[in-house]
Amino acid sequence: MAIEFTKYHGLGNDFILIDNRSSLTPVITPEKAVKLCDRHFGIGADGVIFALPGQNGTDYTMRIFNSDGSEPEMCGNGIRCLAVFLTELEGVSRTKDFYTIHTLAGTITPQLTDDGQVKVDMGQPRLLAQEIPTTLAPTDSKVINVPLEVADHTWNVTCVSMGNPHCITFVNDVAAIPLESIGPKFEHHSVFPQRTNTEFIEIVNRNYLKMRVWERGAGITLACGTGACASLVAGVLNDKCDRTAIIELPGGELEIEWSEVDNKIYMTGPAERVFAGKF
Ligand SMILES: N[C@@H](CCC[C@H](N)C(=O)O)C(=O)O
Repeated sequence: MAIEFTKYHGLGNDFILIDNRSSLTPVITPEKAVKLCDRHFGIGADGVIFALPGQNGTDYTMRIFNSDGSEPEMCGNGIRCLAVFLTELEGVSRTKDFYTIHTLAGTITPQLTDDGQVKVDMGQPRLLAQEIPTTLAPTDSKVINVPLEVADHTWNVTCVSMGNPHCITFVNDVAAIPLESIGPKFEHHSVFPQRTNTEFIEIVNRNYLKMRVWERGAGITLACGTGACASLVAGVLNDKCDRTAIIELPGGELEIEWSEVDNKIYMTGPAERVFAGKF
């Protein structure tokens, strides 16, 4: 039976979206997702996202398989794409401009803005070593500016969970980082039992940061929404940036705010439909 899909991207972080609203079980396996994500022999994408029925009173559930077939807890660019995909699926029956989405990282709420972007309530960052998870510090301690040996170099890292793990390090020149060779060494480092996403951040000023990312399960991508949120938190914890900043990624810019009022992270950025098809 043919399965319909729609391709979306958020700042070049691209996804195959599948309407899975009739069942809580994804209609394809992780192995099939790996094949579909292949950029030479498949559709090509950083991941496959499923729009499933809501759980625990939410409107919908999001599940995602990375391009290596692993299942992350959350995806920031992906949930913006999912929000726009849901408006496409609902069509004229749509009654509101926000959705509550059940994810493995808790309930996340994307809202469509008047200028065509999506603002997402990403929830609160988790900072304890056991929440990342990492063995870089005692389980109930924060991991802020801690030395980590990778590729014969000591990197001072800060770890933040946005539901999924992030290891952030500040560098002078983000363009000079050999991502392809060192990214996998961070991802598979023994101090990260569930592997990690890794963000390299250059501070331009307190409200403008440049970021490059090596994603767990996907490698180099043009943007990472949860990574941008985690990086802003790391910047604040290290007193390198304010609580609101633009994060410049290879695929474009995200606006990130860490609210002092509710301790939540708000991410605003685009989500664009590319094409639709069947396989
Ligand atoms: N690109 C995503 C993150 C996708 C999940 C990540 N690769 C992981 O395994 O945690 C984003 O925009 O947040």
